[in-house]
Amino acid sequence: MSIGIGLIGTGWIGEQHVHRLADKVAGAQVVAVADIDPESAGKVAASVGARVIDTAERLIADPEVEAVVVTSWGPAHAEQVLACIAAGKPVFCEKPLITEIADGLRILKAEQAAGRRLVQVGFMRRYDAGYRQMKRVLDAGEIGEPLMAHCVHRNPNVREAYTTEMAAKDTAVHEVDAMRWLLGEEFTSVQTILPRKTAKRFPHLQDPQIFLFETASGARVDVEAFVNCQYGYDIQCEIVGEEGAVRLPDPAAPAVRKAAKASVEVLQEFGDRFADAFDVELQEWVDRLLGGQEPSGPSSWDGFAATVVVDAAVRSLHSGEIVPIELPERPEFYA
Ligand SMILES: NC(=O)C1=CN([C@@H]2O[C@H](COP(=O)(O)OP(=O)(O)OC[C@H]3O[C@@H](n4cnc5c(N)ncnc54)[C@H](O)[C@@H]3O)[C@@H](O)[C@H]2O)C=CC1
Ligand SMILES: O=C1[C@@H](O)[C@H](O)[C@@H](O)[C@H](O)[C@H]1O
Repeated sequence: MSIGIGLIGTGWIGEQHVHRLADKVAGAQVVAVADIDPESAGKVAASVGARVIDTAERLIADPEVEAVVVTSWGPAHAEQVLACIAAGKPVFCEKPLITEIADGLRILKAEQAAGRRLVQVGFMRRYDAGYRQMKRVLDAGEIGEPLMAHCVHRNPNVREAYTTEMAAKDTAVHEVDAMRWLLGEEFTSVQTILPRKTAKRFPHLQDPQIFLFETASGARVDVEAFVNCQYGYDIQCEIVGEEGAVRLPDPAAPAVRKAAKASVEVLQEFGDRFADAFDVELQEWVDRLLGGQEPSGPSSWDGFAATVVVDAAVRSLHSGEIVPIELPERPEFYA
């Protein structure tokens, strides 16, 4: 048994997900792709024997498409997700679910009106083996009540189109979701701190940035986003509790001892660092759909909440002030 999948947005991650779905995920068949760039869509479709459909709207309506993967640009996500909900089709949407808070409210309303969960958001850290180990330690109460978390998110470099606001919206948004999930509570305030800028990249970019969050229970979470660190793709996380601390393991890699040095390779790409997590994420999504179940991964509420948090971080970036984070009450539907 397999499910027919249509994918919108055949860029960097879209192409990777197409191959993942075609070659690795059991029970998935990529039947169609769409992109505003027909050349890109044609190339990716040909590589897996899928059809090209000229618009996202027509792809969503296509009878062979039973479920949709959205990997287009962030600002296009909301309308595409809303169209999937209107068509009653499950949709896996890469982060961010939304770029405007008002769109998040529309998605929450539409999904609740549909009466079942149709949306999953691509926060893949929840599927990473190391993060899952941390979650088990925390849920078992092994380190007692969490008091602090220290997170590091470093990319070797970014494209010129990357803007200062993207440090929160595109990069630290992963830590925002991971911390909401690991700690099981919401953020209540944020302050964005701007250290000295690296001279190693574009003058337009304020890089690095530090986000200081407070949670509802008073725990503090600091996140360093440094997207031109030069040396590699490096994700670190430590949560400190009343009785101990738990740290995210580095990806397994052999330690080489040579010429009076011991060294371990640092990965260069998020596609490599989280390859297994992306596989597990899409496999679990497909398994749930094939089993006739609603998705169990990050929901519309999680996508909405993460955007509310990073939106506040961007306001703090501009004002320098501590900005309160005001989330509406979580609907029972997303309990
Ligand atoms: N979970 C993760 O770690 C990652 C998530 N992402 C997310 O995936 C999304 C795509 O990122 P990339 O692949 O890096 O971008 P990209 O720019 O390489 O690809 C985006 C593609 O979407 C197409 N597109 C844009 N608007 C469209 C529309 N209205 N209809 C159809 N196609 C449209 C573009 O032509 C392009 O081919 C972003 O939201 C990004 O934040 C990207 C990288 C990693
Ligand atoms: O989602 C991602 C990118 O969009 C973002 O630009 C990078 O900073 C992140 O490391 C990556 O995981």
